[in-house]
Amino acid sequence: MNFQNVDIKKIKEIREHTLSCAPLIHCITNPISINDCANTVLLTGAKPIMAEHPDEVAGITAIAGALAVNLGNITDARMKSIIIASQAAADKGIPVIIDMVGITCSTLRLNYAHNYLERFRPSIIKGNLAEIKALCNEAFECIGIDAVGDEDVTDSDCSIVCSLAAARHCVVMATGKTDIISDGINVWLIKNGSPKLPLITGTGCMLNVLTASFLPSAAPSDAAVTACIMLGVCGEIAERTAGSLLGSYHIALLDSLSSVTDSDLAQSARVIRSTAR
Ligand SMILES: Nc1ncnc2c1ncn2[C@@H]1O[C@H](COP(=O)(O)OP(=O)(O)O)[C@@H](O)[C@H]1O
Ligand SMILES: Cc1ncsc1CCOP(=O)(O)O
Ligand SMILES: [Mg+2]
Repeated sequence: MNFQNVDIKKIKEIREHTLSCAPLIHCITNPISINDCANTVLLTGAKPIMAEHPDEVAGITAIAGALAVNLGNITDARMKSIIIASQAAADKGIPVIIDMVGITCSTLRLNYAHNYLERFRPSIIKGNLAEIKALCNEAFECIGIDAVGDEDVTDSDCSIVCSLAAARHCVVMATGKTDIISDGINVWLIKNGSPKLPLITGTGCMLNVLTASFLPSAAPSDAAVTACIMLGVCGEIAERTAGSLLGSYHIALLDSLSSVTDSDLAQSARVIRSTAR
């Protein structure tokens, strides 16, 4: 398989711009992984705020550089605050990423996701491949919030992701062993990562806020590609440093995210890009 050279100059610029501008990233996310999410934003140089009271989110989103929302462990308060914050983001042209956690196993969340997309146009729709397929009314395999199966992605998977991106005029990220990203025209396959990443809860949520951290500094597709490469390469580095212990792997992942260099990313990125239409 031939991997393309990544545009490391672009990745370097996005990371440096994030570090120097320190944008505020408003995250409305589940409590399971909220601490890892706040730390993930911080280690890019951006500043996290995890506010979710419906009466305060409009004002907080309005001063943020990006909004990251997540349907995991959804509550009444977060269902309301995601709508209010997304309206504030739309009014001010602030980029939004939405992580469709659990729409595979909850009709409440699936209906909410459909209604949300009728009302708002996020910069990025994100989920694991099963969640993206559920959104597209396609057959999927999952156990609760986790996609199952270790097969490689198919052309049909790429078409589903690309069609959703084209239909919703946004970027779509479908994660798994291979991450698929599309803007409706181009498709990027990111083949970095480690089988240990899905064994730590919240790594998908971390990818959501990592991508959001780059949104004030980059086009949505560049933010998505940069974040997937970075989490994937850091997952590989952590596997090498932590051995087989998953608790150590969790910490090693944060360590590698805080120390990975542009040249590590350039050397290890495994990206295939194609144009679908
Ligand atoms: N089998 C795997 N091998 C390598 N990396 C993986 C694997 N499964 C998931 N990942 C990576 O783990 C991160 C979280 O993805 P995923 O587990 O699909 O999300 P979620 O937690 O939302 O279900 C992504 O960076 C993805 O590339
Ligand atoms: C276990 C769990 N339950 C509801 S949200 C959540 C965390 C999901 O995290 P991720 O999808 O990023 O692994
Ligand atoms: Mg997960």
